[in-house]
Amino acid sequence: MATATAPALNKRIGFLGSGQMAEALARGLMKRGLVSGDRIACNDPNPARTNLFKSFGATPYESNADVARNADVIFVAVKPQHVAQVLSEVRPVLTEGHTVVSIAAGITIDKLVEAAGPDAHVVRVMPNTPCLVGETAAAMCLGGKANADDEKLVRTIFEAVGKIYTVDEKLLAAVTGLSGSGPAYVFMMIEALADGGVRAGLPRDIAQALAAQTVLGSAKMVLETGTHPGALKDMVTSPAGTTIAGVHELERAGTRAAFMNAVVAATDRANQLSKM
Ligand SMILES: NC(=O)C1=CN([C@@H]2O[C@H](COP(=O)(O)OP(=O)(O)OC[C@H]3O[C@@H](n4cnc5c(N)ncnc54)[C@H](O)[C@@H]3O)[C@@H](O)[C@H]2O)C=CC1
Ligand SMILES: O=C(O)[C@@H]1CCC=N1
Repeated sequence: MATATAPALNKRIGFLGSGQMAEALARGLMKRGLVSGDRIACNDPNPARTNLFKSFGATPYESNADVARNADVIFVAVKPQHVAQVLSEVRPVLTEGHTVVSIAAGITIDKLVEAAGPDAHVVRVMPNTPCLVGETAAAMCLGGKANADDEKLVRTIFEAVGKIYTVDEKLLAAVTGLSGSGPAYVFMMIEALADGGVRAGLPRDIAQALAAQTVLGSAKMVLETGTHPGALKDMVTSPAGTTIAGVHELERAGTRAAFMNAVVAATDRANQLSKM
């Protein structure tokens, strides 16, 4: 788990794009004490988004280039199809002191360097929205002129809001399919479990709280005991008991294959985005 508070980072953070993922990251970093709002610069053509960033103390700028002028770490947090454009806007003002961190799904290091220039220190990260609550699962790879200092900096940022692993770039599509998109699968699971509880007679608020806490507790058991999830499942499953009746229904519905297929489909989509 990320530490409750992190030592303040002596860097200014910029966001090119102030959407959902930028917000989750900015708020998560502020909550952990890594940066204060007055060290965050942002740009977005949507005034609702810049006003929201302003409301928590960030400074909106008129252009992406102005964000770069007022930041050391620049998060590229626009949709994949806008990445080349925003990087071309900041390219003229990039210096050796900038670390450019793209979180865009499917946009390769080659494309990032092509757009940002051969001297850019480029890091590609695939995070997920739980960075808002200090529990992101992220992976990164380095490109361009990015060096060990850039890696350390990006690691410091993401370790303040969860966990980050360094992987070969060829694995980032699978990371996207599993943990990048994964919160959506888990939210669907929580919603469905809560619906089941309501169907069985529980009040909605209690059903949702029980469902979410069950996912949290089970995830913690996997992480803290290191025991195989199958063995942990067996510990819950009494002969002729209640759990095996539920497990049998999940197997009948092909739940495991559905989760595997979801990860593979999202991975395939990430690979497709790389080729566009
Ligand atoms: N939402 C998620 O869970 C995750 C998203 N990502 C990646 O993060 C990136 C952003 O995704 P979201 O935050 O979900 O999208 P979003 O649509 O919420 O945010 C993108 C923002 O970029 C702004 N924008 C569009 N053109 C711009 C420009 N020229 N300059 C500055 N801002 C511009 C849009 O107005 C919007 O507010 C995507 O590339 C996505 O692949 C990565 C991991 C998880
Ligand atoms: O759905 C998407 O394309 C983005 C990337 C990973 C999570 N959300």
